[in-house]
Amino acid sequence: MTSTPEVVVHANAELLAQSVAARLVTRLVDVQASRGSASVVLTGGGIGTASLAALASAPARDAIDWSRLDIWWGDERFLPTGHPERNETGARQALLDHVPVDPTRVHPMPASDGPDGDDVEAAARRYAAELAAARRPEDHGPFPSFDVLLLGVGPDCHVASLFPGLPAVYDERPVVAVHGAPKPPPTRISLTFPAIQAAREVWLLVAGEEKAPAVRLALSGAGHVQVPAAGARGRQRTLWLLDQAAAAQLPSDLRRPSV
Ligand SMILES: O=C1O[C@H](COP(=O)(O)O)[C@@H](O)[C@H](O)[C@H]1O
Repeated sequence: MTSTPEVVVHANAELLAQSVAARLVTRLVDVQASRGSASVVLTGGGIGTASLAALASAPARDAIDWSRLDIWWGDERFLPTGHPERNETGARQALLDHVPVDPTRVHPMPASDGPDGDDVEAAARRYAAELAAARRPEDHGPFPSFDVLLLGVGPDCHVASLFPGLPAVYDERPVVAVHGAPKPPPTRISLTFPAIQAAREVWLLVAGEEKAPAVRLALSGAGHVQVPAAGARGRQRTLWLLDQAAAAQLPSDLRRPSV
C-alpha cells in the first residue's frame, strides 16, 4: 500500500532547500519523540546536497538528537572512499561533518576500495546484509522501514540509481549493483523499489527547469519501468518538493504553492 503524491512548490531552489531542512527537523524530532530514534535515507545530487547544507546551517538543527538518528543512503556511485563524486562525500561535507552523529549509526554504501574491492555485486550484498541486521520486527521486509527517504530526480526520470529500463527497476532484492548507468559513473549501488516503497515517507526534491518534463511525466500516471520517479512512493506519505522551475509543466490543479 503506497500513498498518493502531494506536491508543494517553492519560489526558488534556495527556499526549497531551506524548506526541506525545516521539514526534516520537524519530522525527525516528532519521530524521535514518539519512537525514541529515527532513520533517514540521504540522496546525492544538487538539490539533495543543498538541502543537507541548509540543515547544517539551520539553528533548529540542534533540536534533532543526532545520536539517535540512523543515516542510510539511497544510492551511491561506486568509487573510492572520499572521491568527490561519491554521494557520501557530499553528505559528509555538507552536513555530517558538522553535527554530532553517532558514527556507528552512519551507514554509507561500500566504496570501490572497501572490503569487497571492486566487486560491486558483493558490495551490494554487504549493504543488504547491513540493512537486514537493522530491521525490527515491525518493519515491512528484510530492511528497516525508513522514516524519511530523500530522493533527487534526474532529467531522465531516474531516482536513486534506478534508471529507465535497466534491470534494477525490476529487481526484488532491496539493494542491487547497477552496471551501465547512462549518467557517470556507470557502476553504482542502489536501493530498489521494495526498499523505497517500504519507507514511511518518501520526499522527492527537484529543482530546475531541465527537470520539469520529468516531474510532469512522473506525476501523470506513467509506469515506473520507463519513469522510475513514478514508482517512488512512501507507505504513509509521498511528497514532491519542487521549485517553480521544476513545477512549470505541471497542470495547475497539481501545483500547491508553499504559502
Ligand atoms: O546521480 C545521481 O543523480 C540524482 C539526481 O541528481 P541531480 O544533481 O540531477 O539532482 C541523485 O538523486 C542521485 O542520488 C545521484 O546518485
